[in-house]
Amino acid sequence: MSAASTPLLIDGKAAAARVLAEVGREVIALKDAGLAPALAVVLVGQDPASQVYVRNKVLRAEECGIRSLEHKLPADTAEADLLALIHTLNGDDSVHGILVQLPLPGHIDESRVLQAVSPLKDVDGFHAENVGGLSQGRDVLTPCTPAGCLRLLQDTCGNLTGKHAVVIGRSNIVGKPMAALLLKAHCTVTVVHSRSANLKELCRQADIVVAAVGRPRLVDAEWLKPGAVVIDVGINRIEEDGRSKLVGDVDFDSALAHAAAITPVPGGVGPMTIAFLMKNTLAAARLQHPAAGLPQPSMENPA
Ligand SMILES: Nc1nc(=O)c2c([nH]1)NC[C@@H]1CN(c3ccc(C(=O)N[C@@H](CCC(=O)O)C(=O)O)cc3)C=[N+]21
Repeated sequence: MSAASTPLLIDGKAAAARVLAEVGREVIALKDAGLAPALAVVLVGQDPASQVYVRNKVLRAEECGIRSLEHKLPADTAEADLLALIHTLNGDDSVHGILVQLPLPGHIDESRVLQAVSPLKDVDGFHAENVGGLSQGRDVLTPCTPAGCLRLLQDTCGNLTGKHAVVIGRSNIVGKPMAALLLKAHCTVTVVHSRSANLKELCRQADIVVAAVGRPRLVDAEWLKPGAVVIDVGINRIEEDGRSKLVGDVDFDSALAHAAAITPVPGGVGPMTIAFLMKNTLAAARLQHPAAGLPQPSMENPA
């Protein structure tokens, strides 16, 4: 069986451009109110992929009027020195968002570093206070990739209430916060992972599939109920036909046979992740200055 009509290609680049334009307008309003949002990006070491991501983050920030500061530290930076930088940024009133690019070198305790970031400046949403807040369904700074996936799903499906979503993968960065966001949107949520029995059968029951396991082209048409909406979070660099290629966790060409709508890789979730980082930076600036954008006290309207 195949999907009734041609599947919709979910254009992450176009969706990200809409989010960035939205953010850009709000940044202008905030600047008029005397607040210039700023994002600090901290990169430890010289991982080439991380360097590309960080450069893209800085470019997108410029595009929507957010000031960005790059802190590049050598790979052998001591954990204590990284923590000291984070404390300095926490105390710097001109910095509203702090992003520590992952992965960190092996000698640094990742969770200790993420816990050191002030929860109010935690634009990745990785601090335990924000993780806990999300799991309670509160409106807190939320991880960028799952937040971007949710927006793509809402734009594609409208109301998600009652839909069965299967999340493949249980990472702290994508799988777990994705499940929390889908629950908050009133989906029925199943989280499956590499050790699940009947992975394929469970997935075939889904109205919505979010693939975030890091296994190139794991999900094909056989995993999908006809009419399923597929969000591919995977970014896997593979060698094929003698050249290097970027592929997702979904076998795109095969999935087209059953999917009602699907994100490509690249050009799907990736650009939305960066757009939501900008949205979170704006939200963080507002959290730190709750009165910004409100009418200023005046002679006629004293504080
Ligand atoms: N603290 C932290 N926060 C992160 O959000 C974070 C991180 N560390 N470490 C690495 C991952 C990965 N990540 C991506 C963001 C955008 C694209 C993206 O825009 N990709 C383009 C293509 C990029 C290419 O061509 O290589 C696309 O999918 O169209 C990819 C990957 C954020 N991450």
